[in-house]
Amino acid sequence: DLFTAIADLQHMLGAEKDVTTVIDKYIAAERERLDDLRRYAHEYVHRNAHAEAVGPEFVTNPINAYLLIKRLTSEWKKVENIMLNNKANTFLKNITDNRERSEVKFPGEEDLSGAAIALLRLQDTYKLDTLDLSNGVIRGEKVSNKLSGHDTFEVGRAAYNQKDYYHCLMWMQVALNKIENESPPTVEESEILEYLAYSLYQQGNVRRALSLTKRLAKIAPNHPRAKGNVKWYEDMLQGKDMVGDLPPIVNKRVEFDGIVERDAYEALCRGEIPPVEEKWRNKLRCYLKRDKPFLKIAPIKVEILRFDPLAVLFKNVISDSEIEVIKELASPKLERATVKGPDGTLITVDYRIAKRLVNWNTLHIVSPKGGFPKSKKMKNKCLVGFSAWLKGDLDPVIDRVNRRIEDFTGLNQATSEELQVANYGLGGHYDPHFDFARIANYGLGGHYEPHYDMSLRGVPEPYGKNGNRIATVLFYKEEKNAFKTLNTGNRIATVLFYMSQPELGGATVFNHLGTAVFPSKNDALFWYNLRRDGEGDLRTRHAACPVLLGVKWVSNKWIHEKGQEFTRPCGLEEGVQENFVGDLSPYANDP
Ligand SMILES: O=C(O)CCC(=O)C(=O)O
Ligand SMILES: [Fe+2]
Repeated sequence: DLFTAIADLQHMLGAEKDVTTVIDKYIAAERERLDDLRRYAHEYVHRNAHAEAVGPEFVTNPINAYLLIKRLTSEWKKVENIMLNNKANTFLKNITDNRERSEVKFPGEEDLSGAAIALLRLQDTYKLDTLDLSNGVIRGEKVSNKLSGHDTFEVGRAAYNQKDYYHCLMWMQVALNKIENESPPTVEESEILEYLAYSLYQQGNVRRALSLTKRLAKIAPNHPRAKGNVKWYEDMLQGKDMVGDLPPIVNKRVEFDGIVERDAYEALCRGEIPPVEEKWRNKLRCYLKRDKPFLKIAPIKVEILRFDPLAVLFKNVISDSEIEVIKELASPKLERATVKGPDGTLITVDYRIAKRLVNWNTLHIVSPKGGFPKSKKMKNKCLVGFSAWLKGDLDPVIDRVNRRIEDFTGLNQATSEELQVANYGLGGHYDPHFDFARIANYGLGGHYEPHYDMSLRGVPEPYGKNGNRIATVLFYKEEKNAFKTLNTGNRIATVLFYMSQPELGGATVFNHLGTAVFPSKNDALFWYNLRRDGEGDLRTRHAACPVLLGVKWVSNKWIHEKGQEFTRPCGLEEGVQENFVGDLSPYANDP
């Protein structure tokens, strides 16, 4: 299972506190036992001294003889028992039983490597320096304790286990620096050297790998692999390039790790791309939405974030107390997030961060009867977070929020999906995807390689000088099957309530549009997923950036096509776009 829902981490903190109490109790019990033992030892010394003082005739006294023998037999048994009666097992069992009773999920090796991989993801996305990060410094601010040499080494090892030599190299170098200032070192230098050498070799620097392995063989002459590795690297070099300075370390990040949009996506997450395109800058604005009788009294503030396709932020549409209720209702239900499969059933995405390769389109793959295809690609996760679905009748607050959505979007809620609540913890994110249903009937193992549908603002143009692609038609014919059994049509629009404001990171980004929205609590982001002619708007591909610091809570509502025939009438022309939410005429004036 995935490491760390934030809620689990909080339980773990509680459990860690319990552990200290148990350890204290154990120490007290042990102290008592050892005191007992010491008492016996003193008695022995005392009696022995007395016997020695009496001299050799001591044992000629039958009573003394009897007592001596007794001390070395039945009394010795007692000593033996005290020595063997270490209470560790009882205490350990106690801890295990408590854990089981409290149902606190305890992390295992996999959780540790998962947490380490989350650090690496954050490091990449937010361009964090390894030494800074390992010293608990994020963007120049000290946010946590330092990692020790061993802590740092373990992060490198997690990378190594994923064949991620780029990160392994970076973290092992820092681990090596760290242990220089540790006495005693928290991890052996020889352990680090072996990983470091191998990563250097993988990153194309055989000579440095050899040099480090020679150092390893020198400081650990009995190392089981050092000598063999020296020979291995030497054979590889065949005596070539053996003179002169060692080549510099060039540690290049893997060019293609399954994420074509990576650079643009990450730049957006970092907020490096201006939030508004030049051409819209003067046209964007806020307005008060008053297009229903009661909205005349309490209008809703709308901030237009971009046009064509339109994205807006409805301000202050969910209150703090409603947020608290929703979080509370969702918390016990939060589990590995599910995604809606094309037939409307829920599919659990496999979260295991076993690979850094991510199949960006996992969401859109048809799961044949009998479950999700087991090809490697499909096993990669695309959503790291926890989610729960809340029915409208669960609580008056849910019902109220659902009705409010109808008020501010103007869209019929009869065919909407239930409110979904998501909680993103450490490094939690949602890789680029479309909310509308897309690809149908790829069959077993069918997949859709990551690709650009179009190029992005602010990143190199992948299609040269022939202009951008206007649309992708391929893969597009049978997609309407996707929510077929629901009989409500495709997901016409998305409402995303921001229920918290992570301290850093966690933006919602539209990768193809170059639009990034940083969560603002109490507001709701809204966009149409479908064009007015009913086709999926490929420009709406979006993602949730990893949370760098803090927790991100959102809840989203997917609104369907059926029932919107009058609330969002279709436009026959492909390019028809509204200027504001609820713009009924394709050529309407301002609200
Ligand atoms: O959490 C976010 O910012 C985006 C979530 C999202 O895209 C989704 O739930 O479909
Ligand atoms: Fe989405």
